[in-house]
Amino acid sequence: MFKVGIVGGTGYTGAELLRILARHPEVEIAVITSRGEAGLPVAELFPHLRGHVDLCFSAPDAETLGGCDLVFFATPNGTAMKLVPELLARGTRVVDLAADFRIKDVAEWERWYGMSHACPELVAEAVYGLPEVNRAAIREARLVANPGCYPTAVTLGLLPLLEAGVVDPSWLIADGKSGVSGAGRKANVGQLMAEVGESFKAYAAGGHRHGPEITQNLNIAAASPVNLTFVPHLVPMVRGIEATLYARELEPGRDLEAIYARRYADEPFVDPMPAGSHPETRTVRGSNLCRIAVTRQGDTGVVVVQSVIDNLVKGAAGQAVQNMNLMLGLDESLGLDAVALLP
Ligand SMILES: NC(=O)C1=CN([C@@H]2O[C@H](COP(=O)(O)OP(=O)(O)OC[C@H]3O[C@@H](n4cnc5c(N)ncnc54)[C@H](OP(=O)(O)O)[C@@H]3O)[C@@H](O)[C@H]2O)C=CC1
Ligand SMILES: CC(=O)N[C@@H](CCC(=O)OP(=O)(O)O)C(=O)O
Repeated sequence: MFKVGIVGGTGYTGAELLRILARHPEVEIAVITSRGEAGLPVAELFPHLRGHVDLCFSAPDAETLGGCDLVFFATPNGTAMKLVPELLARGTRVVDLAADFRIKDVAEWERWYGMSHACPELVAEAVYGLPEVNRAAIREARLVANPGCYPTAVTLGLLPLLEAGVVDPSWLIADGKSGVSGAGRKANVGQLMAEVGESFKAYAAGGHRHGPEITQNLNIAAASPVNLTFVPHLVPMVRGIEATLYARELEPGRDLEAIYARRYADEPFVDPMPAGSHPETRTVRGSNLCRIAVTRQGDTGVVVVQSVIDNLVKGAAGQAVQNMNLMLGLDESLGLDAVALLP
C-alpha cells in the first residue's frame, strides 16, 4: 500500500479526495490535515465518511507529511508553494489541486494571483496534470499541477478541433457555468442559498484567472497563439460545470464527430457523445467523466461544443487521483469507477 497525505482535509475537494481514496485498493490515507479542526475525528465533521475513514485531522507538519509517498494539497492558492520544496527534498511526490504550479510564466501568475511565488524554480519542473495531454510526463513527475475546473472542461472540449486545425485559433469563445461548490466550503455571503438560488449571473467578464491557464493549454494544442474570450457564470446548483464553446470552422465538410471519437478513443474518462446530444451536468455528477458533444450551427460556419464535468471530480479530486495513479505506476482508473448520480 502507498501512504498518502491530504493537506486541507476540511474543504470540498479534500472531502472528495477522502471519498475516493477511502475505496482505493492500493492506497492508505496516512495524514489528513486541518489547522482549525486538529484532533477531531474526520467522521464527526463528515458523517458520510463514518465507517470509511477512521482518522483524526492533524495540524499540517512537514515532517509527518514527509513520511508519505505522495501528498495532495487541497488548499487555497499560495499554500502549497511554501511546503513543496521541503517535501520534494524528503522524496515525497506532490499533486497540488490549487494553481501554484499551473502557469509557466511566473510573472503572469504573480499578476493574476496577486502574490510573489515562493519557489519559482519549481514551476518549470512541474507537469500540468491533464492526462489526456501529458500522460507520459505525469508518470515521471515529482510535482503535478492539477488543472483548474473550468480549464479542464474548456481544454478537453476544444482540444480535438485545434489539434486537427479545423477551426480558427484567433476566434474562440468559452462560456462556462459552474455550481457553487466551485467556490469552496469557506463561509461566504455570495454562496448563501438566498443569494444564489433562483438567480443566475456572469462574473469576472473583464478577465478571470483561469483565462491565462486555458490559453496556455490551447496555445499548445493549436501550436500557435490563440485568442480566447472566456466568461464564467454562477448557476444555482451545487456541483457541475457546463462549458458551451464556440469556434469558426476553417475547413467545412470535415466529420467533426469522427475527429472527437478518434482523439478520445483510448481515453477512459472522456466520453465523446453522438451528434445531436446535449450533455447534462447531472450525467457526470460524482463521476470522473468529461462528456462532450460537437455540432455545427446551421450554415453559420460556427462549431458549437458542449462539455460537462463534475467540478469536484474530473475538475479537481478525481483528476488528482487519476494523476496519482499514473505517478505511482498504478492502473490509471483505480478508484475512479463511480457511476454518476441521477437525478
Ligand atoms: N472547489 C472546486 O470545485 C475546485 C477547487 N480547486 C482548488 O482546490 C483548492 C481547494 O479548494 P476547495 O476544497 O474548494 O477549498 P475550501 O475552501 O473548501 O478548503 C480549503 C482547505 O484548505 C485548508 N487551508 C486553508 N488555508 C490553509 C493553509 N494556509 N495551510 C494549510 N491548510 C489550509 C482549509 O482547512 P483549515 O483552515 O482547517 O486548515 C480547508 O480544508 C483551491 O486552491 C481551489 O481553488 C480546483 C478545482 C476545483
Ligand atoms: C464558482 C466559483 O467561484 N468558481 C471558482 C473557480 C474554481 C476554482 O476552484 O479555482 P481553481 O481551479 O483555480 O483552483 C472561481 O471562479 O473563482
